[in-house]
This record gives sequence, structure tokens and C-alpha cells, in this order.
Amino acid sequence: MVKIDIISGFLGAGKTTLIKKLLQDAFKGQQVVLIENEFGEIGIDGGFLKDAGIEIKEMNSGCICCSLVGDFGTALKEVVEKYHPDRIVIEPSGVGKLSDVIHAVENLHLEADGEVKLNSAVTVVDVLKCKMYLKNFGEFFKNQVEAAGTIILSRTDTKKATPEKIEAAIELIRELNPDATIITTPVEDLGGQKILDTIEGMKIDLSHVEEEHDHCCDHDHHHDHDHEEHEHHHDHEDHDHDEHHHDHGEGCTCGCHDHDHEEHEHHHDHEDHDHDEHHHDHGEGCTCGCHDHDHEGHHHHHHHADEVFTSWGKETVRKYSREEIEKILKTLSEDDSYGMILRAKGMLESEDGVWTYFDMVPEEVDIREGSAEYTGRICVIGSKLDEAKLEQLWFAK
Ligand SMILES: Nc1nc2c(ncn2[C@@H]2O[C@H](COP(=O)(O)OP(=O)(O)OP(=O)(O)O)[C@@H](O)[C@H]2O)c(=O)[nH]1
Repeated sequence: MVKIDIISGFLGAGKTTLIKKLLQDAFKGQQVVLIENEFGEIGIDGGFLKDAGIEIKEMNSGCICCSLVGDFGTALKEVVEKYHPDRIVIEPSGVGKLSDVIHAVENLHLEADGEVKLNSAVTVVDVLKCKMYLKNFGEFFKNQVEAAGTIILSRTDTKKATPEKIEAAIELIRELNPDATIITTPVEDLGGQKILDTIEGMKIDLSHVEEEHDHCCDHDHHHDHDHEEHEHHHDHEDHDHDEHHHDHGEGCTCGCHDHDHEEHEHHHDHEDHDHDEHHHDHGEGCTCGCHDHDHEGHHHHHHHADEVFTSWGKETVRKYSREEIEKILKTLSEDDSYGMILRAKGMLESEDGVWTYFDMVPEEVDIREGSAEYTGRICVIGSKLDEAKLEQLWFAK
């Protein structure tokens, strides 16, 4: 019997960190295959995990929902048949919907004949940023929380994670998923075995997941949202990303919402998009693109990760000093003309042959020395990235 564990979580939440902990402690001596779906063409995590000596199948095919239909199912079946491992760990991309992954596993119908067992569905939630993610990228973030059997709060070990902040995160999670077990003890302190004991066999209940009913890839999302004859009230919550704040006014072309308000009284309350000091409101006439609400034909469009998030990546032999990388990442976190940067990661060699590994999520940068890689790699993920500017920043002459 192959046990399947799904470890989901938003970009940079701490999925890889958790998987490493499980591999070190709990999965020791077991044959484990990891199936990863990184968002972005340049795979980064594989390198980190190969050191752990496990079999890895990388699926860097962009939109997880598309790969789930074909490639993912095929990959999963192939792994079961070829390796018969003790466990398959699935790490969906940070912008993948957990319920899609659970459905994909269930749709293989391998459980019925006792070949595989969906053992756990975990979501790692960054305690410091969950409020911002919910507000800005709720469609993706919410689904991950709602579908999880266990939620593991990451960064509870940091100074910023005050008891109040942790309580607030728990409250937010409870509203989305009243039943999940919530782990608040830092992964490092709890240890892999205890984590495994906690996540294993937790009920996976999709009843409170706001399902799309139709698969996102068939692009035909006919929901019975009857917007015609009633006043329709939409509360777009704040896009809260600390102090940024920007306003979508008339004629906004920001890329986030595209609302077709014709033929019915339609009330939209776009609350703040709060991203540090920037503030933006989506007003009428916004043609920004991340939402496409066509209420006329009762057509409700759900988003592909590809529509909302973009990634920019490069393989390079160019040499970077640690200071240079620090400076670039500082620019990325402070200057929003590059787009909304949600994640940057990679490894680059310096003139003296030292390899620098970097990890960035909003407001946090981790830079460390690491072992040589086959080539230098940079991956940046965000919303509305200016790729030309990114190229300029990283490859300034
Ligand atoms: N202090 C602290 N740092 C963490 C914790 N979890 C993850 N990190 C750091 O956050 C960064 C991202 O962690 P990863 O484990 O790579 O996150 P991920 O979810 O796999 O990232 P993607 O696959 O890129 O979406 C790294 O620098 C980690 O060291 C945690 O619980 N506490």
C-alpha cells in the first residue's frame, strides 16, 4: 500500500522545509517519491531535495490544474507502478488548489483496490502573511486552507509571530476550516515523527470547499449565480500587504479585476488593495484582468494560476557576490515597479567559487552558502511582473 501525503501551501510558506523535516525524521528508511509541481519553468527545489537521496519527479509545467488532468495522473500512476514506494509525497505549486490535487488523486481510483491511500492533506500557512494572502489572492489561498486536514503554521518561531498574531491567524483559519487540526508549534521543535503522527489519517473533508464544480481547465465555468434579478453585493476584501496601498479608480488598467456590470444592479465594494504603502481600489471601468466577472450570461470565471501569477526565471553562469544578491533582493522588496513580488529563490555562484542560495518572500530574505549546483538559477514569482525590468535588474551591464 502506497501512502500519499499532499503538502500544499502558498508561495514560500515552508512546504520544502516541512518535507525535509519529514524525510529526515519520520520517513527515514522508507522509499519515498516526491512529486513536485513548481510554478515557473526554472525548477529550484529539486536541487535542495535531491541531497536527501529521494526520487524526485519534477513537473514544472506552469498551471497545476492543467497538469493535474493529464500529466499528473499519468505521473502518479507511473510512480505507483514503477517504484511501488512506501510513500508518495506531493508538493503542489504554491498557487495550486489543494482540492484539485485531492480530486486528481481520488480520480485515479487507485484507492478502491487498496493500492494507494490518501494519507494526509496538509497546508502550510505562513502565520505572518496569511491575512495578506487571503485578501490579495484569496481564490488560491482559501482553497488550500479549506481543503486541508491539517494546517501547519510556519514562522511561529520568529519574533514577529506574537501570540496575538498567531491567535489572529488561527481565527482566520477557523473561519475557513473549522475542523482541521492546527499545528502552532514550530516544525523544528515538534520534529518530523510527531508531525507525521498528527497529520496522518486526519479527515479530509471537502464539504466546506467552495468548489468550482467544473474543472478549471475546460474554461467553461457555468455556475448558477443568479445575478439577474437581485441586487448583487460583492465584497472584495482588502488587498492587504502591509503598508502598500494603491487605488484603482476609473479606467484602472491594473490587471486584477474585469467586471461586466451590465444589465443588473450590481454593487461592488472593492475594499482596499493594501500592499504596504500602496493603495488601490478597483473602480468601474477597471480592465485590469485578474477577475473576469461576466454576470450577464451567468458565467463566472475562475482563475488559472497563470492568469494571476507570473514567473520569470533564468539559468545563468554570471557571477554574483552575496552583496549584489542582497542589493537586488532589497530592490525587489522595496520597489514595486517590478510588480508584486511574492517569491524569489535560486542559487548563484560568486567570483570565488562560493555558491549563494537565496529565498525571499514579502518582507523576508534568507541568504546562505550552499553546495555547487549544475548551473546558476534565478526564479522570481509574483503578480504583474515586469520581466524586462527584472532582466535589467539581474543582468545590469
Ligand atoms: N523562520 C522560519 N523560516 C521558515 C519556516 N518555514 C520556511 N522558512 C523559510 O522560508 C523560506 C521558504 O521556505 P520553503 O520551505 O522553501 O517554502 P516553499 O513553500 O517550499 O516555497 P515554494 O516551493 O517556492 O512555494 C526559506 O528561506 C525557509 O528557510 C519557519 O517555520 N520558520
